[in-house]
Amino acid sequence: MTKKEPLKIGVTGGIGSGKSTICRIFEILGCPVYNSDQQAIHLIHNHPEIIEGYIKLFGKDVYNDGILNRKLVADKIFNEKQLLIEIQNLVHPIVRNDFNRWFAEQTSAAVINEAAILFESGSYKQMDKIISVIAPEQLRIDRVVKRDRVSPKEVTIRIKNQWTDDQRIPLSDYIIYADDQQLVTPQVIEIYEKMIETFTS
Ligand SMILES: CC(C)(COP(=O)(O)OP(=O)(O)OC[C@H]1O[C@@H](n2cnc3c(N)ncnc32)[C@H](O)[C@@H]1O)[C@@H](O)C(=O)NCCC(=O)NCCS
Ligand SMILES: Nc1ncnc2c1ncn2[C@@H]1O[C@H](COP(=O)(O)OP(=O)(O)OP(=O)(O)O)[C@@H](O)[C@H]1O
Repeated sequence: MTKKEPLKIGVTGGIGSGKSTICRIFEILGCPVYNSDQQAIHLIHNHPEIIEGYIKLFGKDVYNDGILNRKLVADKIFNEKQLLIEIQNLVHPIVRNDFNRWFAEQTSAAVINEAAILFESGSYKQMDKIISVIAPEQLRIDRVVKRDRVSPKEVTIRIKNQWTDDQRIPLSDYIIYADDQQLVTPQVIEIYEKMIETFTS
């Protein structure tokens, strides 16, 4: 009998919603996590095709000793839609292939693809189940300002380039509320048990 492929769970939500925090709980439950945003940054520093594309679009000074000037890129792409589209067309297919390579090596019952822009990139179509993480916008801005020492304006401009919760909710199988009212751990455990139960039965 051939073994079932792991269940692919997408975890998405706007910037600062609490995705990575929730994914750490999934990891404790034995569910490996592919962090798309982190892997994208790794690939932007190491993948020859992406490096060539970033230099072509932003000039050779976009890398200093091989380190990306993230602020320069963010200031440009989040203020110029066409440039953002070009960057995404370059980066997203490479990240998707990288996820597929990683997925082929997994042997657990379920795996997570954590991605802020899972819907926007179209990668949600590859997932078996999708969880959206929701928190009020002002709380998300406050969290990111504190975490990354950036201005509220820098966070808001990214939010403007992402889907809203109203767009995400109808396409999601589960919602986790990561506001300051509800505990996330019981929500994660309940959803995980439900998903694994239906998957293995
Ligand atoms: C602009 C860059 C240099 C900013 O780097 P920085 O270290 O500040 O942010 P990081 O990459 O860690 O992302 C932090 C958050 O920004 C938001 N964000 C990043 N890329 C995007 C995007 N294309 N659209 C909307 N929001 C985005 C997400 O909420 C993400 O969680 C970098 O994010 C980038 O090159 N992005 C374009 C490639 C991409 O789309 N990556 C993300 C998914 S694969
Ligand atoms: N439920 C919560 N209660 C209180 N603080 C939280 C909660 N969830 C996350 N945080 C804090 O908010 C900040 C953002 O959380 P996290 O990094 O998990 O968000 P994210 O959605 O992964 O963000 P990004 O899209 O920027 O990668 C972190 O400093 C984290 O410690």
